[in-house]
Amino acid sequence: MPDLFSTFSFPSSFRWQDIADILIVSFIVYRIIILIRGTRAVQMLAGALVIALLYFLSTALDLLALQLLLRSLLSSILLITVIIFQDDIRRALTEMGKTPFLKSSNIAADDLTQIISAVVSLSRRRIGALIIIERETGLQEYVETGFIIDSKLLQELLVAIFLTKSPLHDGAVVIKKGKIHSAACVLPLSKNLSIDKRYGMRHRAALGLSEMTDAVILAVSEETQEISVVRGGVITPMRDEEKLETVLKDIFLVREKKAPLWQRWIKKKRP
Ligand SMILES: Nc1ncnc2c1ncn2[C@@H]1O[C@H](COP(=O)(O)OP(=O)(O)OP(=O)(O)O)[C@@H](O)[C@H]1O
Repeated sequence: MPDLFSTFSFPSSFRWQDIADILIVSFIVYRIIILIRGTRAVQMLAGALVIALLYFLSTALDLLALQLLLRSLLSSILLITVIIFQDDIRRALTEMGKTPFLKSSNIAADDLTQIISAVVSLSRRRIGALIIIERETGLQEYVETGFIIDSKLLQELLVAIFLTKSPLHDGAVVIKKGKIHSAACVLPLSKNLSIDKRYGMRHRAALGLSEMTDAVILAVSEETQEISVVRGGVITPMRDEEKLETVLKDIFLVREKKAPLWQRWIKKKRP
């Protein structure tokens, strides 16, 4: 039986680079586990491990036909993985490319108020709507499917776009940098099979975009009047206007940081 571990040898002395190397690899493996946890990638990884194990066994036991079959399967596994997980890989790379320095406060409080008022008004009138608030991930490929508006963010205009008689009511509105950037945009539908059956195409489209980007999407149901905040592959129905306001402010407005204790103490001492 060939020595399977003969290729691995431990260095006689440990260098600081080895420690850094181990830490970096551990961090990458940890991030990959976090990213794939709870997804179908876990089952696929388990399947690939079983194939790899069988391959090692077939090599050890000299089972030539099985070895040949498994080798050809293992050599194309990278390609198969990329094809099956193209959406997940895209999401993971987007996630990695995000800079921790760019805060999500890319929308002013007044603009948020306009959006909330519009969404509440649309819901009261039983008008379906889909409003996307762009964040760090660019949405150009979806914007190109619609019409550029590039206008001031006003609740009246938002409501008017979604009126059934409006030529732009079908599809989604994109809010970008505090402006109504485009309308009638077509979004990718989610392939999630476990989505609640009561949701139709509008919500599937919102979910699809949220799975691929960091955008925050507001969906108003024409049927139930329910307002939902969709992001990160999750649809969260809003109980009432207050809840909607709290959730959106939490996402977009950076709360004022409390001053450190010593600063507050100095302030207090001052006359
Ligand atoms: N891929 C898509 N991209 C953007 N908007 C879409 C897409 N698919 C459907 N829509 C919008 O959703 C509307 C249809 O919604 P549908 O009734 O199927 O969804 P729903 O989730 O059940 O919403 P509602 O509760 O309002 O009925 C379309 O008129 C269109 O405006």
